[in-house]
Amino acid sequence: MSEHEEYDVVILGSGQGGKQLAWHLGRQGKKVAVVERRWVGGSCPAVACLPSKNELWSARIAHVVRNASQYGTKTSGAATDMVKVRRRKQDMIEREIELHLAAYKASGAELIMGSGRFAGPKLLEVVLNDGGTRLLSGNDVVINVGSHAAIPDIPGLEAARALTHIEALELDYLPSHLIILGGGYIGVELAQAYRRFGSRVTIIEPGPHIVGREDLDVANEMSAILADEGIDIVIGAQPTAVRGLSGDAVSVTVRTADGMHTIDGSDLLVAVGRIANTADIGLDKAGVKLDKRGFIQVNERLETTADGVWAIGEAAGSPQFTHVSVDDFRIVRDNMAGGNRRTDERLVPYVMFTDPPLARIGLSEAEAERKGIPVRVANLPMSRVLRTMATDENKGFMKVVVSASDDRVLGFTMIGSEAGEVMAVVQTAILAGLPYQKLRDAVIAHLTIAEGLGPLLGMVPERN
Ligand SMILES: Cc1cc2nc3c(=O)[nH]c(=O)nc-3n(C[C@H](O)[C@H](O)[C@H](O)COP(=O)(O)OP(=O)(O)OC[C@H]3O[C@@H](n4cnc5c(N)ncnc54)[C@H](O)[C@@H]3O)c2cc1C
Ligand SMILES: NC(=O)c1ccc[n+]([C@@H]2O[C@H](COP(=O)([O-])OP(=O)(O)OC[C@H]3O[C@@H](n4cnc5c(N)ncnc54)[C@H](O)[C@@H]3O)[C@@H](O)[C@H]2O)c1
Repeated sequence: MSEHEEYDVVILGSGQGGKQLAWHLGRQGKKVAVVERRWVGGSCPAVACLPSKNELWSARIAHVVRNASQYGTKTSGAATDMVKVRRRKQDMIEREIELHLAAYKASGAELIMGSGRFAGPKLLEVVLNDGGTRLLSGNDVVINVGSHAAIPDIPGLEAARALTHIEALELDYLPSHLIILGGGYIGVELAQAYRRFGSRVTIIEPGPHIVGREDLDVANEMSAILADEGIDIVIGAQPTAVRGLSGDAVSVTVRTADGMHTIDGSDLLVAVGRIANTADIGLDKAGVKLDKRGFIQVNERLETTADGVWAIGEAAGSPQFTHVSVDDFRIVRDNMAGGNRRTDERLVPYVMFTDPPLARIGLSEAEAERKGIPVRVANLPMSRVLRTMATDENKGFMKVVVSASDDRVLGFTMIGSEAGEVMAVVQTAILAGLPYQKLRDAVIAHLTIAEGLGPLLGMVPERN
């Protein structure tokens, strides 16, 4: 074991918030180390957000080319070269790694490639990837170790060597029939991508509908869009057994309300949620407690149960998005400096990058109902947004939830082209506390998608 080295701050895991914190503190002249076992910039640029959006974009191009004749462009069909799709994605990752290494260098923060675990309070032992170990202590320690794909306990699943998102984004062949367990974020995004590349795709979802956290009308619209592209969706289906080998031939038996069914495919992807990377990192030695689901217990200031130890991102149970991990960084940065920023005061938007995308900020209609909040709701089909007359991108709708007792916008959901960008407009109005009429009466440029906000908000029922 090497000598114990002292740092101002040691960060375990180069996650999305942790690396920002390291660069910020490094630039301030603090002695900072980040311990990362595998991905220089954490999972988002290496195996999650950016690589998936990169491949989704390739799939969108295939879709546009396949449908080009609708817009007056003649093509002689579209075929996908998965080797090239993967290469393009890999090139982007390599550029990302260079950018990250340059940011570490410029900030003065030290990146240590190795696996870290607590050896005592605020003391980390690192098994270096290049051999040897180091012992690091920090005045403050920040845990940003992320999560990994959950693999459900289904007979035969382990032996089938199913893909997770990591392997799915590394495929250099096209599965003839990709079966996907889980109709959530990863399942739905990759289902559409692989369908557009040319695979047959089946989603198996045990819940009553896909995109389970959304209102039923939203889920039904997304299902219809996916079904229209030829994706099979089996809902209310609990997988009970898997046989065969992913990449060769694989079959999944499901229990549904009308009995047992078997679905045969070539490849199997598991996307049923995440497990925090908190096992085997010595948290008991550091006095850091976990909650019942295995996430690190933190308060609203992102302090763990151990003095001087903070946690951010997915491992801390924060909503599973990069922008949330980055906001966790801002909270820890300010609280370390004596401030008092909290996680419970923030509004978290998200976008599912299907085509068209699904975006939401604030309350859904069902959440308002569950919480007993009286609301007024308005819907506008995308076919009523003038821009879609020109683009034919007329699938989906906008939906707004407005308080019944005053005129605040409480939530906005949209499936439709540019949904994420339009949502940011509504987010700004919510943050500014604007009555919905201000946005309704704003002059919004013709012929944008955001122009649809005027007619949408014009349909909000009058307050009683
Ligand atoms: C396929 C996919 C697509 C996604 N797309 C989006 C998207 O479009 N938009 C969005 O906002 N979010 C998206 N997400 C979610 C997003 O990737 C995460 O929420 C985000 O990366 C935040 O993670 P984090 O900061 O908690 O940690 P991560 O970014 O996961 O980083 C944790 C790091 O800790 C390292 N680590 C773990 N244990 C140790 C240890 N003991 N020693 C050393 N290092 C360790 C890991 O190797 C990893 O690099 C996606 C996720 C997936 C899986
Ligand atoms: N665009 C984005 O921002 C984006 C993209 C991908 C992932 N993510 C993040 O990553 C997280 C994880 O994604 P995910 O898709 O793994 O999880 P998820 O929670 O979004 O969806 C998991 C789905 O799997 C289903 N399921 C549970 N057990 C199952 C089983 N045994 N068999 C079949 N289905 C089962 C659930 O009912 C649910 O619909 C997301 O919640 C999201 O926060 C974000």
